[in-house]
Amino acid sequence: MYERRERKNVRLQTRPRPRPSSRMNSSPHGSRASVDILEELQLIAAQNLERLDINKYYEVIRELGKGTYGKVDLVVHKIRGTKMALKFLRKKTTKLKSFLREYSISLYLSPCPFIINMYGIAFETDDYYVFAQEFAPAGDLFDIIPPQVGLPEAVAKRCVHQVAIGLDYLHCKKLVHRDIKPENILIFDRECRKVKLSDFGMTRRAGSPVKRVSGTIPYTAPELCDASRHEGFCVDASTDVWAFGVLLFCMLTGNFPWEKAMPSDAFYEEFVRWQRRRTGTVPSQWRRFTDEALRMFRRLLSVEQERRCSVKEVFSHFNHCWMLDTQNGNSSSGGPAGGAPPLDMSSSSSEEDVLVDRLKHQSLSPACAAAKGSVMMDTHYSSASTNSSPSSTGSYERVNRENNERGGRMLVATSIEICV
Ligand SMILES: Nc1ncnc2c1ncn2[C@@H]1O[C@H](COP(=O)(O)OP(=O)(O)OP(=O)(O)O)[C@@H](O)[C@H]1O
Repeated sequence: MYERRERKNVRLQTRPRPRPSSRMNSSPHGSRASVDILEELQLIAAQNLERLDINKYYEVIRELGKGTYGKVDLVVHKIRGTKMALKFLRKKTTKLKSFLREYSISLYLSPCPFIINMYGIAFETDDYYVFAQEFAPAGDLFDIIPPQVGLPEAVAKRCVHQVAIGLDYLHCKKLVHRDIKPENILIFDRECRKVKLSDFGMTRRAGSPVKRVSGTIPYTAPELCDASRHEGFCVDASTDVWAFGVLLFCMLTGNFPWEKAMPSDAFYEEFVRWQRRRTGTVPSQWRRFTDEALRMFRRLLSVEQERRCSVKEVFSHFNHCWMLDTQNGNSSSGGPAGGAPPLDMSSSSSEEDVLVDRLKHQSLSPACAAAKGSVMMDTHYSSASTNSSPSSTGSYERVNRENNERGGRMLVATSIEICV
């Protein structure tokens, strides 16, 4: 069961915002500030949101995922025959503003080939707010990580490379994902040749004040786990970098490095002692990595938030081996992803203008999308594909803040399991 308790518990504090106008100014650097375009996209979506009967336009094939706040269904558009993933957010638990924010951010980020693409479709039913996304046929990354084994290094690198580009794109737009985990990385094939970042329900602008979240998951950065902090936080990209570092560990080992990044967690404490160079002994569960990989983890998982590197830094590590053992094809340096330079994914202000203009002139209704014959937003760049291979998870389990608090069945890396 998925649950995003944070949606319930965290509210952005209100502060004066510029009113969206029909023509927004460009920033001094030639690109419109995300604050402007996001407000504008939300406004347009709100004005165009129609109430409709889902069965009129869609045939539901099966459920793809479920959460406390709603579900994701695979559907076929009855007129066009197009397969789509419809994300349903229950009205009882989701404010219209939250829905519009998630929809607008998803749309705004969708030009990046490593972020899930959107159809220009959003509507409401009696019980749900709904928007349409492209369907990822292989599901999410969680399902292909073999428990206590991890993915072959080449596959993991291929995946990491794409996720890093997507995440960097988001950070360049001054947004922070805030829910990086395997369940939010959608895959199009089990070899991870095409991988996309998804679920922008928790995404906020960098610098936004948010209240402390109750509950932690293994991906939660230490500064967010600190229960003694009641004052709230400023949203910062460094928390995504931490989660990204934990994600890398999970992908390569099939285990969590710890249950929570708190002093009470022995695995975490052991890591911190090594990280802060209080001991030269590498913690047992980290001994399977090469020195180069450990250097990368030290930077991504810097306990001090301000010393954490940017997600881009991972690109400089692709040319090196990450795993000491050569089982599972782990000797590869990562195939096509290895050493590839980051792509420049920043979109220009004219591309953003096109996005806004198109939305203004397009109904969000599925009927309209069908009539126009439009499938994706045309502004989407062609999806670049990268390469390679994996399979399913277990010693490590899907987590959300609630089941982690309950103790759950989640396992963390133990020295017995992993010691080499
Ligand atoms: N476009 C898609 N194609 C295929 N599967 C999808 C798609 N979108 C979502 N899913 C599946 O549904 C699950 C839940 O989707 P999503 O993360 O968007 O919902 P959520 O309620 O916000 O979840 P969470 O609370 O875990 O963040 C995903 O983990 C994935 O398995």
